[in-house]
Amino acid sequence: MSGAAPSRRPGAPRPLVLTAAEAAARPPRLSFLTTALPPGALNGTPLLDLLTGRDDVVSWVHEGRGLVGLGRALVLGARGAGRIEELRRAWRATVYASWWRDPLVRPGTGPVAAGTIAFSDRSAADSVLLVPEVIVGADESGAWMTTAVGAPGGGADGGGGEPAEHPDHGALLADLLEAASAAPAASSRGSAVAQDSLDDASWRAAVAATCERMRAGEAQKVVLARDVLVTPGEPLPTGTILGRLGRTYPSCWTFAVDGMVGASPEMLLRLAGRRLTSRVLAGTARRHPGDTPRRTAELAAWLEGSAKNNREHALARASAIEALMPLCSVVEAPERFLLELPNVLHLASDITGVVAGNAGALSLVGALHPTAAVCGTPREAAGRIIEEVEGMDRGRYAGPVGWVDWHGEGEWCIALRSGSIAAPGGPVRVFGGGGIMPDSDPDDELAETRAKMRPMLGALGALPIPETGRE
Ligand SMILES: C=C(O[C@H]1C=CC=C(C(=O)O)[C@@H]1O)C(=O)O
Repeated sequence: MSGAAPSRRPGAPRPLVLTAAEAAARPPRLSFLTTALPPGALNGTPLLDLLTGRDDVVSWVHEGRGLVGLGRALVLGARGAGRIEELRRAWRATVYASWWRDPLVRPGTGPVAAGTIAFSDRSAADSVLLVPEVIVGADESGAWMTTAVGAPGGGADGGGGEPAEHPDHGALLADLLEAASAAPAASSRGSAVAQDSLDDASWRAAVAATCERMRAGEAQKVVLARDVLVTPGEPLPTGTILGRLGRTYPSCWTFAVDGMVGASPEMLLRLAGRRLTSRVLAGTARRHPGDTPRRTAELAAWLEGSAKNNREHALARASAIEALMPLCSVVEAPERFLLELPNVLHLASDITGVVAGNAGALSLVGALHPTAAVCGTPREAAGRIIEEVEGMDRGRYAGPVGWVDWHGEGEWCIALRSGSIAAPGGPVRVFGGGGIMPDSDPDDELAETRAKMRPMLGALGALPIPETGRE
């Protein structure tokens, strides 16, 4: 599998690593145990702080709530055009073959897999669903822990059926809290930023060439992205990066799965029961550190009145509604609104629907991806131009990232404001992109990608002005 090599705890069992096709044919058997944590069990420790100083981590945290995970009990991988469907089948087969006890039955309790999906059908990066060994979750009703271990007679061979032995959840939580309080502060100094796939001049030229092709009628909108390589001055644990992202961008979804990390503001879909919600973002104004409320209000007025940004948003919104209409009995899309983040303002639309039939979150992700917020309109033409001019494999950037539970519900964002960590503590490939319209200005678009990279650059200590107040 590509992505971060796991740093295994001494004595930890080896994860089962299977292709999705292998797992669907001979499903692995896991044993999952969820227990409620007593009120106050986390001692006020924020979820993300449980990951400080650690590398093989999973995260899905929004406004302090969500899931954090450690280790890997199972890793499923797939590539190519069928990757999402293959992973869906493999997960369903795994759930059928597994045992679990979950007295809570709430979103995120019981068997859960976290996933990161490559943007393109042709990507060399693996799309992955992984089951952490330990998950700590929290919602408005309280906190819980889930552990996953191989079931007796398990592996891909099946057999057995009796519950497996799980670690004591109280002792495990005590260890996690102690390790979190003892984690040393990491330095932010000395990070170096280098160009990766294209230098600035080449990227501006790619934008200009794309505008020409759009003016000649090849597409209406194309989302182009670029990457930079950030080498931290000192090895920076993934969990520490996540803590910084979560503190600075709490309204975003702070995610980490298999070395793909970020703080995304764009919810591709949440499925709870038959109820679906999706947040579409397109159209951006750049904020600057120290902007006054008056300056922010001026920027907001500019963005809401910008013809280019409104056209860009309308195309992204229409592509999501069009993809959802055949899947839902009801789709509602109220007027767009303005979303304010520390680094940018966005035009945003919240779309809700009631899913007809029994499609689960992964099937819906497959139907929606890639939206015009990350690819363009029409989809095929935009995808072709991206491949021809961007000069890189996006890997899992701009792909779906999220989690799915035992009966197919879950939450999936688009992996934006993100970076890819190939080896723990090593360089991070940071991405940023923007919707290009026929009248786009290449300099403005380049500046917009810089603003969108700021969450990751800040968390990696690669901004001139540190964005986080505290480690
Ligand atoms: C492609 C990215 O942003 C998308 C999401 C929101 C606004 C966008 C825009 O205004 O261009 C992009 O469509 C990115 O953050 O890398």
